[in-house]
Amino acid sequence: MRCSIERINHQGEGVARVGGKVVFVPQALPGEVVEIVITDNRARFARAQLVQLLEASPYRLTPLCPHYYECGGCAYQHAKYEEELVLKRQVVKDAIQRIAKIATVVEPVLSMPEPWHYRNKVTWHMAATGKQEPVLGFFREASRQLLPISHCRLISEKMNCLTARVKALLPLIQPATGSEITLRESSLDHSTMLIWKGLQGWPAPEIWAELSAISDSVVVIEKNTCHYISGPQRLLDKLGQVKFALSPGAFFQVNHCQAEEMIRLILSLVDFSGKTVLDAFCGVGSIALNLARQAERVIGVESYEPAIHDARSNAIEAGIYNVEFIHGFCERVVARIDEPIDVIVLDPPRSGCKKELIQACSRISPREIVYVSCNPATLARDLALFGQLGYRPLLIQPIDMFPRTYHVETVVLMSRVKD
Ligand SMILES: C[S@@+](CC[C@H](N)C(=O)[O-])C[C@H]1O[C@@H](n2cnc3c(N)ncnc32)[C@H](O)[C@@H]1O
Repeated sequence: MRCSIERINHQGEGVARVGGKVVFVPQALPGEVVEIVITDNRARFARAQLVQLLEASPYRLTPLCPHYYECGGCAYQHAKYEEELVLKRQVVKDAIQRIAKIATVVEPVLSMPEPWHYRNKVTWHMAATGKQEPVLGFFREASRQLLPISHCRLISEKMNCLTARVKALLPLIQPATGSEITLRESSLDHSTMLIWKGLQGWPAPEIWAELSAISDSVVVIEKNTCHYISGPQRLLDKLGQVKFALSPGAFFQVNHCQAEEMIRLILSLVDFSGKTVLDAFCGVGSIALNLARQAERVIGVESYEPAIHDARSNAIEAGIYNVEFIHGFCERVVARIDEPIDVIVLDPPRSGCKKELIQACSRISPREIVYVSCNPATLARDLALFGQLGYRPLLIQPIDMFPRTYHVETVVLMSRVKD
């Protein structure tokens, strides 16, 4: 069946219309004419496989990664980077118009100078395969099926080398199916941390010796408990003007170069001097501590306890004393805040903010809200509610935090409509 690709969806898939039905075609670009076969036919939409490219987009590229068409990680390797940025801007704009019903300007996406090898963290899934050697890789597109991979163009060459060494140890390690090894690399001194989850029994001492020779520190996480095998218990990194010690499970932006851009952007959007700022979903304090140098006072809220401990010690190490870090769920903690707040920064996970949190923010009634989102759909949903409560977006700035994948970060500055 032949069709024309009209646009892109939020997962970077081409969207066509066949006999009135919407059809999603992975790896197809707007303007292309393609031959497809339907692979999944539902009542309201269908999914298809691209079998032949009849008219190619001028932005089409041959993917560099040999695993691209099977791996669930990247979504834009078949497009030139300039086109990826145009399409991501459109995805953000579509979500805000369709879900939030706000017709507004979305700024061009802040691009990365070199959109490869940017990730400072990678999680390899592992499986035991009976008589054959155990394997390590990523999950296939939209499945939990493991695709063996030994090199990824999104992580640094150092992490690719460490991965090769871990892979060589798999016959000795004999990992359980479902276990995973995460590698994290510091952008400050390039030290590394290896985190192993899902052990099957406690490994022999020689396995620890081998892993400790690969990574500067080795940690096992079992049932939410960290066992520190060797090396420092925290990875030391830097963002903006502040150094951060990171617990093995604590969130830290994966793209250091673009995270620096994001911090610079937030600092340029609002004049924080003399203001009290609430940083909801503060993690180890990466935004809060960078703002604290300008603001009068910053309150951070975070539910992951090790991250809040990191945030407190990061503040002390940096000599920053005008911050307070509160452990708890934002939905509950923010509802109890009874002091005046001038600016709220929200940086929630992909699920966005719960309704009660947005209502609590509106009750606090700050003049400005900075919303950092990694999911345009939940961002748009939340902007709609903020709109009903009297906030309107002044600037919507996407940042390409995850080049070659369909993910896009967006920073929105909102202001209160009435005083
Ligand atoms: C996207 S990260 C942002 C972290 C931080 N702002 C940064 O840039 O490093 C979201 C953070 O929110 C935390 N979190 C998730 N749900 C939460 C909730 N309901 N209340 C408080 N923190 C939450 C996570 O543990 C994570 O650290």
